[in-house]
Amino acid sequence: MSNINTNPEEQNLLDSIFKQKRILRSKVRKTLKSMDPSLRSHEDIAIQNNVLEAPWFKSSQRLCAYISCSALREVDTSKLLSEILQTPANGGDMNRVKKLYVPRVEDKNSHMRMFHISSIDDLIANSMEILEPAPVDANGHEREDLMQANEPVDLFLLPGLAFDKSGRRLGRGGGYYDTLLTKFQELAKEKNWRQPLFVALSYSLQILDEEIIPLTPNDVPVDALVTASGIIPITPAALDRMKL
Ligand SMILES: Nc1nc2c(c(=O)[nH]1)N(C=O)[C@@H](CNc1ccc(C(=O)N[C@@H](CCC(=O)O)C(=O)O)cc1)CN2
Ligand SMILES: Nc1ncnc2c1ncn2[C@@H]1O[C@H](COP(=O)(O)OP(=O)(O)OP(=O)(O)O)[C@@H](O)[C@H]1O
Repeated sequence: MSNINTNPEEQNLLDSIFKQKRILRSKVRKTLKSMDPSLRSHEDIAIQNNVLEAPWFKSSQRLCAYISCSALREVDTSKLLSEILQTPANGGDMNRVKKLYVPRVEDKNSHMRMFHISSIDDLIANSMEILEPAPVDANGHEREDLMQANEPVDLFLLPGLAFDKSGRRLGRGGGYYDTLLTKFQELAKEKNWRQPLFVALSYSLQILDEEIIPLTPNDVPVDALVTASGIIPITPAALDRMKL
């Protein structure tokens, strides 16, 4: 792939880093496939509990999360999603209701949007068997798009193939998240909103030694990781807001 802003030497270097990313992705996919199922389900529960119990999660009012796909061996988010979407019983505290946005792939040019959903029934499987919201709801109303929202999102819960403790994140290669996170950071800056926290959910075997994950200019670092054994804050924003 070529880029009009890079000269041939830079492009060669970039090509080789993207190639290293592809090699690392297939390695991690293999390790994930051979992960012991009972360890997996133990970590799925522990990671989600660590999020649910965290004050920075409890206090978040608007958030983005991914709909986990078991075929992709992603950290399960089903318990998180059902907690977020549960409507409080009559007389419940409406302030505790969180607004949830979830991803939908728009095209192959790294273009993804986040739509507001209020129920798991708002989702339908796409061609990759990932559940996604239709842009229009059952009543024919357009769903709210994150980029059109009038209020800031506090938190993004991110998927990925591999991470490290310096905040590097290796995605699945579409560039979907890097593109969207960059755009949202720009929007937050324009609107004078506090920047959201980017928090990735990770099995222990997805955390690699520092410097192993190749970095390209499009990569957006994460603020913190949530693992089965706890929260790993990385950036000053995370240390401040996670108060650990
Ligand atoms: N649950 C979930 N939803 C998501 C993402 C994600 O990573 N997880 N995305 C984040 O971008 C976007 C979709 N991007 C995707 C990119 C690749 C594959 C995928 O199936 N990759 C295969 C390999 C395919 C190949 O190499 O040809 C794989 O990783 O096994 C799936 C989703 C938006 N929604
Ligand atoms: N050799 C290349 N030169 C320039 N751009 C490339 C090259 N190879 C891939 N890309 C672009 O980089 C993007 C993929 O970036 P990257 O590999 O960092 O994704 P990722 O971080 O794994 O994905 P995501 O952000 O969705 O989690 C895609 O938009 C792709 O078009």
